[in-house]
Amino acid sequence: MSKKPVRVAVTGAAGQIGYALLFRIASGEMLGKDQPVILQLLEIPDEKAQKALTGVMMELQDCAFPLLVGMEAHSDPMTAFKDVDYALLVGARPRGPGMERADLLAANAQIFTAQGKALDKVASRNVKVLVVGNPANTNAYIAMKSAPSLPAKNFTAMLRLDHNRALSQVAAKTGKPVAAIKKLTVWGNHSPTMYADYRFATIDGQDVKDMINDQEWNANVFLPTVGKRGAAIIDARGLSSAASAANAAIDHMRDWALGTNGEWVTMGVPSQGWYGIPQDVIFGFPVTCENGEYKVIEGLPIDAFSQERINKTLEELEGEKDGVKHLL
Ligand SMILES: NC(=O)c1ccc[n+]([C@@H]2O[C@H](COP(=O)([O-])OP(=O)(O)OC[C@H]3O[C@@H](n4cnc5c(N)ncnc54)[C@H](O)[C@@H]3O)[C@@H](O)[C@H]2O)c1
Ligand SMILES: O=C(O)C[C@H](O)C(=O)O
Repeated sequence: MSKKPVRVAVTGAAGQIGYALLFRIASGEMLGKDQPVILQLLEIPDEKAQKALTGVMMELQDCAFPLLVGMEAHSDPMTAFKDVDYALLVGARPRGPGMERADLLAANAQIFTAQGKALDKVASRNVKVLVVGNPANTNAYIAMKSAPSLPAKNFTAMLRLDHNRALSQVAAKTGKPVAAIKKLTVWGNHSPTMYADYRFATIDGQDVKDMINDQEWNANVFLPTVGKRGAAIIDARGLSSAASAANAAIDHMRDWALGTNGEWVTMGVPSQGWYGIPQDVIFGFPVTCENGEYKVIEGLPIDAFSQERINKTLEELEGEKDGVKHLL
């Protein structure tokens, strides 16, 4: 018997990440090749954006995806999020010319307050929310705080792109395939302050730290490369990462929904005090997923170098949180 369709909301659906994401959701790459989906797509109430969304929907239709059993265009989160089981919050206000960081935080705070409130009112009580739009951790925090009747644990931010970037750098350094690398993680904020950590990673049972054995490379090559990768892509492409960001969003949601078979992945999730990170700060942690739930790996030793990096990314997140507290 075929499964009951699930409702998937995607915001910023006519944007460049949306274009790299929707076709993969509709083909079953996110929730499984046996899971029918209904796409509920949100764009701003602007003629050009809505027209572009219509074009994307025409293309989705032209793919004749067997799993795509419904599709709707929306300009209001209150209708877009009705009964949704999954919400991918991609649309956000980009930094414009002359815009200060505080202005960017405030503009996005408005968007994510409204979207959090709408999720609170109309989404499924089990909705799984992934925030991709930057600043992703703080936007997820705002949406979570604006949705008090939903479980806080259902709000997550995307650190998976940083995780995947770190995997590829370690693979290149060791000459081993990415699939062989286990137990890597990225702590903190989706920003250049994130701390990609291979201290626990193994390849075919061997410690990656011993294989690399180069703290100078870790501190001065690996961490800056992963941390500044988003800016390097903007510089090279003239646009921010889109296909790799969409791919990371698919990975994040697929693993959350379908499980990781004991493998570690990184998710930005509201802290419950793990590793001294204050309650509710949305922070990248190592997790495993099973039965639709993530579980943070606890009890890992944190050395002085790692603690310093974790403190730095936490400090940045606390600063972002302070910058929006008057708006919540
Ligand atoms: N977390 C990550 O790893 C990561 C990686 C890459 C990009 N990003 C972020 O993802 C976001 C989207 O990137 P993009 O390249 O698709 O941008 P884009 O500008 O191509 O598309 C964004 C779309 O969102 C729409 N939008 C804006 N406000 C909206 C709202 N309130 N409701 C619904 N739609 C809205 C815009 O109309 C636009 O079509 C950006 O904030 C970007 O910085 C995050
Ligand atoms: O959009 C950006 O600023 C960069 C993006 O978050 C990325 O990591 O590629």
